[in-house]
Amino acid sequence: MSLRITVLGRGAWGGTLLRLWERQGHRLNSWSRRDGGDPATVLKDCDLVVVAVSMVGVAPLARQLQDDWPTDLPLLSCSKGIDLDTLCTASQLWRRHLPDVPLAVLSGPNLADELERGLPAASVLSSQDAGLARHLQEQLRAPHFRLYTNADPIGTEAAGALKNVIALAAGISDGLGLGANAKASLLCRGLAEIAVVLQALGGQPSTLYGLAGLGDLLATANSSLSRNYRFGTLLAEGCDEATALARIGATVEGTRTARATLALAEREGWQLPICGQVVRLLAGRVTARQAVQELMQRDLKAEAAP
Ligand SMILES: NC(=O)C1=CN([C@@H]2O[C@H](COP(=O)(O)OP(=O)(O)OC[C@H]3O[C@@H](n4cnc5c(N)ncnc54)[C@H](OP(=O)(O)O)[C@@H]3O)[C@@H](O)[C@H]2O)C=CC1
Ligand SMILES: O=C(CO)COP(=O)(O)O
Repeated sequence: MSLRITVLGRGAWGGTLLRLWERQGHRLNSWSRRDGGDPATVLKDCDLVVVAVSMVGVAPLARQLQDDWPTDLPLLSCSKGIDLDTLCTASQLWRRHLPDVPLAVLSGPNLADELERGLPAASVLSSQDAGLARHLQEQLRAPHFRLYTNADPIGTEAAGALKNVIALAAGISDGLGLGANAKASLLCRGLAEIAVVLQALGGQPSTLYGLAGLGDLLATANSSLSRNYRFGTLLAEGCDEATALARIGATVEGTRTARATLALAEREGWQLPICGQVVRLLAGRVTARQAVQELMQRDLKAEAAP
């Protein structure tokens, strides 16, 4: 069965998904901010809306569409991050504006360039509506895009958001030439910080070790295709945030997510030392080397403590 799919956001990820599903025989339509006009016009006559805009675009888009969204039209959210104004994930933002629509999340180790080249990848379709997750799994899979399901959208999104902060830190570590021991230690301690957020937001611990958690962390923290990783290497070279962002020239979700997560941590009393040092570095309060030194000189802890 072919679906009529509308993609909102034709950046790197939206464009890749659009071409992938078009090749699978689905009928695609799209809207992107650069097109101008009213995005509500593309909600008509479709079976699924896939949202692949940057996190910063989710809240305005949700506000714009809330009065025109048909209640039974499913939404698949692909944005990875924590919104700086509301401290919400993308699906939490969509839920505020569209409380009743069928909702699912797509997240996993999915560097757009690799999928575009036809290389194999897997991902997770997550929804509390098991029937919707299974339906989308069946419809949206492709020979080189294997889909799994889970019932933990918040855990899946928390993992997908936070891995960008740790991937950014991994870029700093590699950019400074700190070696394999430092990188492995950083990823392990980073995973512990992701666990704190994921569990506090109500996610399931098993999601941390799945495709959207450890899977995406490994892909993003080890590939120069990742914009967050590359951004980290630029910080290590001494670039400030604005210069590094200009050199990447595309979405780098880790910066706003780091700030939003730290705000959550301060409100809730969580310990997130790596995330904290990333924010201090972005604010120009420490150099990359000082941030590493401060992490190494923290009070000694049991491994289970963050
Ligand atoms: N690239 C990847 O490998 C993957 C990315 N993702 C996630 O997908 C999301 C999009 O990333 P990606 O496509 O790579 O980023 P790009 O920078 O390539 O594109 C950003 C997209 O967001 C849109 N956008 C930005 N701000 C707004 C706004 N205020 N209102 C409406 N639309 C806006 C842009 O519209 P326009 O260009 O028309 O102005 C464009 O469609 C991110 O959350 C990212 O983490 C998830 C998996 C893989
Ligand atoms: O989320 C991604 C891969 O899964 C894309 O990572 P970047 O946004 O760092 O390029």
